Amino acid sequence: MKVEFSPSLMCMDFLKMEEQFNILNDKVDMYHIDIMDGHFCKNITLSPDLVKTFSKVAKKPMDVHLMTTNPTDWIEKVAEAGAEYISPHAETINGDAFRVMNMIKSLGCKTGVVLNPATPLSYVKHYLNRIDLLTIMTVDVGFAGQPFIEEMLDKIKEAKELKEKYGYTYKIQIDGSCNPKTYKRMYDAGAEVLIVGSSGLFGLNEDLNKACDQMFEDFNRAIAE
Ligand SMILES: O=C(CO)[C@@H](O)[C@H](O)[C@H](O)COP(=O)(O)O
Ligand SMILES: [Co+2]
Repeated sequence: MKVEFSPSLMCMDFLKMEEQFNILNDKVDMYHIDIMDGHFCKNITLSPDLVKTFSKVAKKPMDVHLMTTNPTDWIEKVAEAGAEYISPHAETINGDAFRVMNMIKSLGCKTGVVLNPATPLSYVKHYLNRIDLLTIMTVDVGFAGQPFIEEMLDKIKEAKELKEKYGYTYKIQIDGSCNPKTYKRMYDAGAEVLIVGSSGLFGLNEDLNKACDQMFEDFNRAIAE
């Protein structure tokens, strides 16, 4: 099974933004963009305006991870800015999940949903059939560089089992601490897209070309073990 890589852009070096996109465009499959509102989680990171700036240089689809209490305030803005996937948190859309999924589709985007580590998969079971990208958080939201929560491996396995059993079409994406220490366990459990941030990519080498080569080497070595 081919695994896709999606760099988490909040971890990039913003002093070298365009240069970093030029390197990543040929090597990775997607881009992951964290938008936080300082309310749903205790941090503030990227923004719809930055998604628009990224769209001028990004040659791979952008997935926007909305860590915001009111995702419907942001969905149109990030769609206009060029997002291909829009991924709100399940915890923020329980009252209007079906309307939100329809809204994302009507804007021409693909539907995503993200689960906090403490949220079970059963919480989204009634709309799993409408989702293109299912993101399982393996750290609590808000920050890069946190330790992997290994209890999440069972959730990844369950997502894979349900996908096979019911023929769902979502991709299983993992967000948080995807790196050489976790690649094999995530891969064996059923991960299909790995979000690589500080520990898997940007923190490996000052030279992003070398960091990328190292990331693929690390992954291939890990899964061959
Ligand atoms: O949504 C988030 C955090 O709320 C993530 O996308 C992080 O940007 C990513 O986890 C960083 O990667 P690591 O530092 O964990 O390797
Ligand atoms: Co994220």
